[in-house]
Amino acid sequence: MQTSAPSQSAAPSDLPSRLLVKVCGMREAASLTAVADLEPDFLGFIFAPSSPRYVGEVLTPDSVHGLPDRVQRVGVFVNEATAQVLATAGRFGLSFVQLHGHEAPAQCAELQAAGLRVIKAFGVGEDFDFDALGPYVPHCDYFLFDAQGPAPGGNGRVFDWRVLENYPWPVPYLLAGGLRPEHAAVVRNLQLPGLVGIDLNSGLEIAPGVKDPARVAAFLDGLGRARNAAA
Ligand SMILES: O=C(O)c1ccccc1N[C@@H]1O[C@H](COP(=O)(O)O)[C@@H](O)[C@H]1O
Repeated sequence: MQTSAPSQSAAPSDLPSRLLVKVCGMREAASLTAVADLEPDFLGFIFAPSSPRYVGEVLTPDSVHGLPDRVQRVGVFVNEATAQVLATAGRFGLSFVQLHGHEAPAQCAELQAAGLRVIKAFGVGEDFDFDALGPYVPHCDYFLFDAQGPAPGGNGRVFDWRVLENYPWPVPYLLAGGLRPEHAAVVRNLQLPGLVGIDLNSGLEIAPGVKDPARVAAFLDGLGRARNAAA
């Protein structure tokens, strides 16, 4: 994979034809089941103890193992040691890890070598230096771009997506940060290089970690995405 900035925007040839949807910060069994029925592509579980969405002992590994196979399970970690990430991934049957702190490219490589798929998150401001992502490129399956804020994630802030117009790398990415159903109509028409999906979190909640299935459904409808009629 490319490790220095190309002169023009990358256009990966295997991009999905519709936006992937990740719903993050699941920690309550009832809304987990209801949201899973809406058929997101990914469900995220936060394993950062400082988060109000921290899974802790609230959600059992069995609840996660019981999800339909079509849903990818993503564990979100902030500056966690590789051994602990691997142990949690094994207990909960995670296939992806989202690294939302200051994790180094070498840790991404270790986790990939252990068989996990890696999403590396970055907080984006208007002077974000995309060149700095070069060392991560060979070791990440996706990037995720979030707003900057006081907490590592879950700040409910939207950033200026125009900074992504010059995204230069072949790694596909998810757009995150304060997305709410009102954004769906704009998001579905975004033409940004490398954009393959979105990450929904605090903008769809009744309380931290408790998603409102009606708001998730409203977002999916706004994307024009067909969904399970029984949900
Ligand atoms: O949601 C959290 O509490 C959280 C804590 C620590 C790391 C990441 C976290 N969430 C991620 O933050 C982004 C944006 O969330 P929001 O839409 O602004 O609420 C998203 O990728 C979550 O996965």
